[in-house]
Amino acid sequence: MDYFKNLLQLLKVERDEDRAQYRRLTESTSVTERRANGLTWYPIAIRGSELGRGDYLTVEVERTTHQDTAHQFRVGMPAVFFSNHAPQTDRVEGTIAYQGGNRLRITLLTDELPDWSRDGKLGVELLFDDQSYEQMEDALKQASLLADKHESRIISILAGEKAPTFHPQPVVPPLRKLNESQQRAVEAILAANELAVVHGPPGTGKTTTIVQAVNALLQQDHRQLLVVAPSNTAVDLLSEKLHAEGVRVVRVGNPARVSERLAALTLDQQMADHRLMRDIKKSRKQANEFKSMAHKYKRQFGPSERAQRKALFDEAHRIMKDVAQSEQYIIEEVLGQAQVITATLVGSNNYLIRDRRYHTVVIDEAGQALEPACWIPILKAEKVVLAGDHCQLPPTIKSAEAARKGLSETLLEKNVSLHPEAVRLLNEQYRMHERIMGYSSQVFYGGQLRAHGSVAGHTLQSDDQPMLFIDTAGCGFDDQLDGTSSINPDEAAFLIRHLSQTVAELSAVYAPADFPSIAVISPYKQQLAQLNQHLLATPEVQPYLNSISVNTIDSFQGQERDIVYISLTRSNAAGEIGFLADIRRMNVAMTRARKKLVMVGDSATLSTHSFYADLVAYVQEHDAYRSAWEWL
Ligand SMILES: Nc1ncnc2c1ncn2[C@@H]1O[C@H](COP(=O)(O)OP(=O)(O)OP(=O)(O)O)[C@@H](O)[C@H]1O
Repeated sequence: MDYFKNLLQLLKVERDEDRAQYRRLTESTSVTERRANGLTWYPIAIRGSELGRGDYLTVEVERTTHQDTAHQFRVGMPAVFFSNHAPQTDRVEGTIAYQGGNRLRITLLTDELPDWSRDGKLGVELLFDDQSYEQMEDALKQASLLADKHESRIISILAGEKAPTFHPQPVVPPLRKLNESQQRAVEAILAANELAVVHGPPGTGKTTTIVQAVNALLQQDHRQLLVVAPSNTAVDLLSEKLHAEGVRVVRVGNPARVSERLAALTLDQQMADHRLMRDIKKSRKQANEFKSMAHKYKRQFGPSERAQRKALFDEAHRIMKDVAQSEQYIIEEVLGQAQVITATLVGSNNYLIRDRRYHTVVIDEAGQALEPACWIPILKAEKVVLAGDHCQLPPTIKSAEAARKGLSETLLEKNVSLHPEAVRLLNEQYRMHERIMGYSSQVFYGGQLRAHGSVAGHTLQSDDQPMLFIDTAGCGFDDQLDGTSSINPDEAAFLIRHLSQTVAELSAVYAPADFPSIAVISPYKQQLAQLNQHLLATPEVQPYLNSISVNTIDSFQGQERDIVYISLTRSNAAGEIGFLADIRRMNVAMTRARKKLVMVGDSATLSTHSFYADLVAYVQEHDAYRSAWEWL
């Protein structure tokens, strides 16, 4: 089918660009530069190691210098453990199993620490993730074959050739905890034969809805479900919430976060807790003893020693074969008893579960999922539930060409337009003051969003303004280019001064323990450096730094704070607004705030785009417009 051939082509372009970018970052031969690029930890110290399933050694390491250098290590990425004495030969490949603070664990493709690891100069470096691309390509090829044979209804529907069908609405008693739109969404999920879409704008309880829907599906037919999301963090959250509702969950893959509750849900931990595991441990120990006894025979030995040595090795191998078999039995039992298996999109092809089939797969955060990755779990099911918000930011695409030709368009977005009858909008949000929500609702959600009574009027202080747009037009705060990123030093200085006044006012009202949480966000990475610099140079805010986070809009997607300051940064005579022109970015930015949103920007520059011109009109209408001159 052309649909999949086209996707395959786009994915190839993306893979090539991704690899090229990776090469540019790593081609430098100096470990110092690669470390600065965030791809290498060097030097590191070994803090521990243990043998795990399949006799792979997991090594825990800590970086001992350059601890503040930003890095790109994430759970699940392929990496290499190396010695800088001979980096070409002294190296073992593996996978990042855990990352937190300055420690990480890497599972190596070996069962013992190499000798060279005792001589220092050790490091860990990320490898290009070819495997994920291969999994995605395989899925697309398989989908293409099935589509050509017209063998799969779900494929024809998702690719827009057929319409989804629904069975007569089952009677669902109102579910505890759900509002009306959430209840309608669960009903649609139950009634769908192939496809249901939950459109969840910010703060509308998408996760809550999915958890209840999973429960209802389990009651409907008791069939095991696959629940997936693009990121480990989202999978962790879902796993915990499902567990809290009494669902038997097995989390496959490595959690991004360490918590005991979450660890208890992982396949590894559930295997470790299995009654047969004690026997396995004993057998493993026995096999290791046989192996080390065999190793004790020295080089010059006669036929009888040789025979003994061989017997010991044979026995060790036999035991290890039994161990592998028992482990397989345990895996099947643990997985078989699960009501829900959770994993990332690519993780749903983890070798332990890759051949499993499910009636229904639920894809959360589908608005941030690369379409080819979605096809990996979809091919394992007959029915798909997509949940997410296509009005927020899509996944990042590295290749501008692939993005332009459609790779940044998500399966969620496509199916919202293809099959509106399958879509249910969650229309009640539990985060924002209604004034903060209003403009986003008007532009992105057809004016249908409502604020729940508990948040509709909440403010920091009784007479506080929940929203402000502070206009810097005419102040001469011009933006500049810093490398490839825009910055606006004057705007940053102004914003932090305003923030410090807000903090001073609030410190008179709030005790330090329940001080409101604050985010300062900007579309531009380099602008963050400006903001941080002023923040650190302002004595009044120092006691509150723990409550203040500074980051890009993109990295804040999915989070919320009581107070959000947006540094819009762009201010120039040409009216250039760069990637503020992707208004979904601004939707994300504005909807992070619970009680107070302060936008600082130049209306003259921004209003070249109708979204911002209308925003200025909205704030004027609600007495939320101020000129920066008031504070100058
Ligand atoms: N029916 C409901 N009644 C009361 N509170 C609710 C309801 N549904 C959701 N909430 C509350 O709204 C908040 C957001 O819920 P949840 O975590 O499910 O949202 P989400 O949609 O996944 O989040 P996001 O908007 O970041 O995607 C939570 O604090 C939750 O307790």
